[in-house]
Amino acid sequence: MTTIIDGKQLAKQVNAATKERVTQLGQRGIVPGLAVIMVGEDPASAIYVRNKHRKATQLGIKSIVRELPATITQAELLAVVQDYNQDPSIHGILVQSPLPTGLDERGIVAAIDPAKDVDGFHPLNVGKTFANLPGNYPVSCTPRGIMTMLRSLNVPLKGKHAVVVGRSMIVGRPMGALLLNADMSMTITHQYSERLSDITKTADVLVVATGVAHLIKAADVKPGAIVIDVGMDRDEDGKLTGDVDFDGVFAKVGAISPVPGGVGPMTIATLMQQTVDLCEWSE
Ligand SMILES: NC(=O)C1=CN([C@@H]2O[C@H](COP(=O)(O)OP(=O)(O)OC[C@H]3O[C@@H](n4cnc5c(N)ncnc54)[C@H](OP(=O)(O)O)[C@@H]3O)[C@@H](O)[C@H]2O)C=CC1
Ligand SMILES: Nc1nc(=O)c2c([nH]1)NC[C@@H]1CN(c3ccc(C(=O)N[C@@H](CCC(=O)O)C(=O)O)cc3)C=[N+]21
Repeated sequence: MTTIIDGKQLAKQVNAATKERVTQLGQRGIVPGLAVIMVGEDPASAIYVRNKHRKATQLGIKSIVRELPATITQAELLAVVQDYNQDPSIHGILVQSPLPTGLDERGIVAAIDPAKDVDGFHPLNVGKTFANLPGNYPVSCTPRGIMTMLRSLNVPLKGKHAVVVGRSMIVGRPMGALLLNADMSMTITHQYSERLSDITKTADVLVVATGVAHLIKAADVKPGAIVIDVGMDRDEDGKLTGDVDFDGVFAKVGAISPVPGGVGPMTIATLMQQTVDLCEWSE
């Protein structure tokens, strides 16, 4: 029997806990604040930003969406970030990616106060994650949400082999770090990985984040594996689908997350959770 990892349901549980914490903070007169900065008119980004704003508002988090024109200069965008760095009502700052060409995303992210870096993209927080340092610091929300999904299965991770397909700063790399920090053996693969299928077939936990629709097929997975599909792709009919051939893989694996309704809702729930974390840590 294959388990479908219901990200929507798990996100509800995470959101309920977040809402409870917001209520507790409210009794002390504290309202967590999230600033989402969106530059230009990317339609996909607009949907994600709207979803984040709606969820934050539902949970009692103050959400500011700052929409800026694609013509903004690096210096002007830095000034916006610095304003939110100074604003005591804002605990989390997020710059929606991708930024329009001409803007230096790394420079902007590095200007965010690391204590308000709700995406966990600042080099200081990235470094802490990779070093597995103790203490409180934000971590990239998609991988953190995936760890919550894996833990919800109540199967031991320690000593097992995790394979990550994709090595982006937002998903693949921090995902690898968190799996390693969970005492798994860990392999990160990418476009240039030779015999990719031979590697993915050894994965007890397989996380796929490539943006290539249905890259992973039944022949590429180990029987009984746990498969997490991060992809947000379009199939031939324009329908939202993942990086894993869900129907083909389903019967072979032990557990699999669907698209939609898997990692996506957990990313947003984790973003809300981490906004409240940052608020509490700042007290
Ligand atoms: N649900 C959610 O919350 C989120 C979903 N996403 C989705 O996840 C997917 C990945 O996102 P992101 O990490 O930002 O994407 P990027 O485009 O930044 O990275 C894709 C990675 O996949 C690798 N890759 C591409 N093609 C292949 C291939 N044929 N075989 C092996 N590896 C390959 C690339 O390798 P190389 O480095 O060699 O080029 C790269 O490392 C997208 O569909 C995106 O929309 C992203 C963020 C959050
Ligand atoms: N600074 C920054 N931080 C991000 O976290 C970030 C980003 N930039 N850029 C883009 C990616 C992508 N991302 C998603 C969030 C939610 C869903 C989501 O809710 N997906 C729903 C479906 C949504 C739909 O129907 O289109 C689901 O999978 O069920 C998807 C993708 C966050 N990202």
